[in-house]
Parts: sequence; structure tokens; C-alpha cells
Amino acid sequence: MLRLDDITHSYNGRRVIDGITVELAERRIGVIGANGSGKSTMARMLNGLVIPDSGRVLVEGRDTRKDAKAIRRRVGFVFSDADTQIIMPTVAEDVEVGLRRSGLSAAEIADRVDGVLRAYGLDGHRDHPAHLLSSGQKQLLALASVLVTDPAILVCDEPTTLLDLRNTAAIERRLSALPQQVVLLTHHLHMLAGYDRVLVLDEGRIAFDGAPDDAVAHYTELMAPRGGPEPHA
Ligand SMILES: Nc1ncnc2c1ncn2[C@@H]1O[C@H](COP(=O)(O)OP(=O)(O)OP(=O)(O)O)[C@@H](O)[C@H]1O
Repeated sequence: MLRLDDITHSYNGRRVIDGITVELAERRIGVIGANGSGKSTMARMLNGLVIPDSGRVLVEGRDTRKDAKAIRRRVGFVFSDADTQIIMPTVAEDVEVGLRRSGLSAAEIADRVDGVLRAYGLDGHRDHPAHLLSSGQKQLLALASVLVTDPAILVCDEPTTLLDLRNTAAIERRLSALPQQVVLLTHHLHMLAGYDRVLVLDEGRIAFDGAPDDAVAHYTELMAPRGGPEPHA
């Protein structure tokens, strides 16, 4: 269970999260909205990467302001650019590094790493330099490296932005098969079909909160040109 309690946040004096209160208990939650509407900032608050200027974020009852370290073990975060998340030279090392302080034995760690590499179709690449994988494989590796730590909640910030249709579908399938609660930020609106709940953010506020089709309709309406001048490219 995630709870955001009247949170606000500003960068350089500009309000980017403007009083959001919401409880997120559903298994599949989407977040959509225009570029700059505050989605990533809000998502980063869910695992304590960003602490709100005011208000509080509770994860399973724990406040990110006080318990960010414990919360980061419960909430896995997948970024849109897997390159920023891949930190070790080889594929297997990158999956394994998150378990080094887990208290598991070396044999248990090896087992888990093997299981995840197999599940994500990366077992043939275990000693491969991670940065030489294809974009889709890198995104699968980023997901695998987070999931190997067995988080209770997974937050994915536009995990398919850099991917082609086939790899987008692969990530979509992986996400839908997960037992975890998933919060997915995306501009690929079709990925939200079947989601329990979709939030539409607009200028740091929740402009709509409801079923995927209704949320997409609301977002489409928000994005419709209003007859003013077109923005410059
Ligand atoms: N670390 C930062 N320092 C300064 N400004 C920031 C920082 N992070 C985000 N911002 C600004 O805050 C606003 C909201 O950004 P955010 O990344 O949360 O939006 P978003 O809805 O995720 O956008 P996108 O769809 O483009 O990813 C933007 O104007 C952005 O430039």
C-alpha cells in the first residue's frame, strides 16, 4: 500500500508537484500525463529517491522521510534508460550485485541469479559485457536486476521508451505476469489495457483517477489543441 499525503515539491522555486493526496492499493496502476507534468518526480517519491518538500509518502506505513533505506528494499525502481541502471561489467554481475548485502549464502545468490537470468532469456549472455546488449535486452536486464531482490512493489518509469514494438511487448508481458504491485509510468497508452486504475497528472496535480479507457480519454482531451499557436519544434 502506497499513500501520498498532500505532497508538494518544487525545483528552483517552481512547483512541480502541487498537493497530491492519494492511496494506491491496486495491483496494476498506471500514471500518464504530458511531459513535465510531474510523473517521474511523483514516482521517485514512492521509493524515497525524492523526498517531498511538504506532505508525506507512506510505503506500507513507513515514511520515506525517515525510512528511505528500508523502503528502497521494498520498492524496486526501473528507469527508462537502462544504461543509467546497469552498473556492473557483465550481465550476471549486474544481476548479482543487488544481492550482495542480502544476507543470502553464495549458493542461494547463485541460484537466484541463475533463475532470473533464465526467466529473462539472458542465461546465454551471463558473461557478456552488459553495455553491449541490445536496448531490449538491457531493459530486460534492468528489470531482472531489480526483481532478483524480490521487491514487494515495482515502480517503472517509462521502461519501454527506447524500445521497438517487439521489445515493448516483451516488457509488457513480463510486467503483466508479475505478482508484485506495479506502478507504471508510460506514454505507451496501450500498455494500460487491463490495469486496475490509471492516474492522469497535469501540472503536478491529479487531473483524473479511474479506469484506463476513461483516463486515456481524459488525457487525450487535455492534450487536444486549444486553437492557440502551435508550440515551436
Ligand atoms: N532534478 C531536477 N532538477 C530541476 N528540475 C527538475 C528536476 N527533475 C524534474 N525537474 C522538472 O520538474 C518538472 C517535472 O518533471 P518530471 O520529470 O517529474 O515530469 P514527467 O511528467 O515525468 O515528464 P516526462 O513525461 O517528460 O518524463 C519538469 O519541468 C522538469 O524539468
